[in-house]
Amino acid sequence: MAPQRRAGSRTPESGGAGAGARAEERRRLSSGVKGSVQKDSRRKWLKVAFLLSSAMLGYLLSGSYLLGEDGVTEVLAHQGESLQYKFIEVPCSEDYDSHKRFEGCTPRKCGRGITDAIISREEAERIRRIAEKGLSLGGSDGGASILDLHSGALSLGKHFVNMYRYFSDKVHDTFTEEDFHLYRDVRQRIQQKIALTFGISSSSMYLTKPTFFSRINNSEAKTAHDEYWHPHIDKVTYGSFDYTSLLYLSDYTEDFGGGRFVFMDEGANRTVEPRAGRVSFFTSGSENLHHVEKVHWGTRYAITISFTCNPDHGIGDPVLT
Ligand SMILES: O=C(O)CCC(=O)C(=O)O
Ligand SMILES: [Fe+2]
Repeated sequence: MAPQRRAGSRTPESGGAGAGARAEERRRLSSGVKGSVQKDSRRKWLKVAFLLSSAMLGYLLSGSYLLGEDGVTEVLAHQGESLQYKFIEVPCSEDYDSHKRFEGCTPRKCGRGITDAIISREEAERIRRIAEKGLSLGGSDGGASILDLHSGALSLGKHFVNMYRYFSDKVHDTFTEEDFHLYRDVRQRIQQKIALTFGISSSSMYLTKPTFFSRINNSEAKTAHDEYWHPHIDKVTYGSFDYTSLLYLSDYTEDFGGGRFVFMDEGANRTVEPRAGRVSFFTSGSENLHHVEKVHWGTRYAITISFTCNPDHGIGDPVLT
């Protein structure tokens, strides 16, 4: 068997026809090596491209980004993670211009914040018990019941009643001063967090209505009030809102399915998965168009706590009357 000649191996050079043949062979070998080097590097790049696209696909499917029917869904806060603080700034809409401005309060900086660090899960449970007690007096026939401790509005069948009047004999056995104290304390902490985040003074913002507990299950809607899932802008829906906050009182996937909160941005949905004790807050204009997914099973509890910059639209903390 003839010995294989490696490229670059030295052979004694002698002149004549033999030298020409050797030169030709060298050329052939060298172009063969070049070809295989090119093939190698192409293979390497293909491998890199494959690994990169697999990693990207893995990331997209990991739950932080999901490709849904309506484009990309990004999870801003997973139920299973305890989030110290997250803030995403978005440009303010012009919605605030059509209302009287209150400098030092009306949003100049807009966005969304999420924190699991200001209300403990134990406090959230105590607050949920307040909601359960109140809502056990009434409740909607459809899937969404509300209880407003400020005005007393309580869902009852297909209507609302004023709990403080309708159940005047029961109210004092149902709630305690401690319940109202906790409610006030929690409201204050959320207000301070919002003020700090948006660079305003906490004393320039006022609690406004409606501020209410919600309980949602998968019963079929009986009236328009039960249809909580429609996309909306709080400033348009409620007028006085400048800053909206939500305190979640139960856990997505553990207590209920569906029911995620969704910011509907152009080209992407960004979700907040409810977690007991999680506070999600945002400026109330159309920069924060949102909806709540339908609840498929279980019961979802939350409080919507809203703030205005207009003192004329301010309300006080609820009192046990
Ligand atoms: O409960 C939620 O997650 C959102 C409720 C809401 O959008 C609202 O009260 O305006
Ligand atoms: Fe809303």
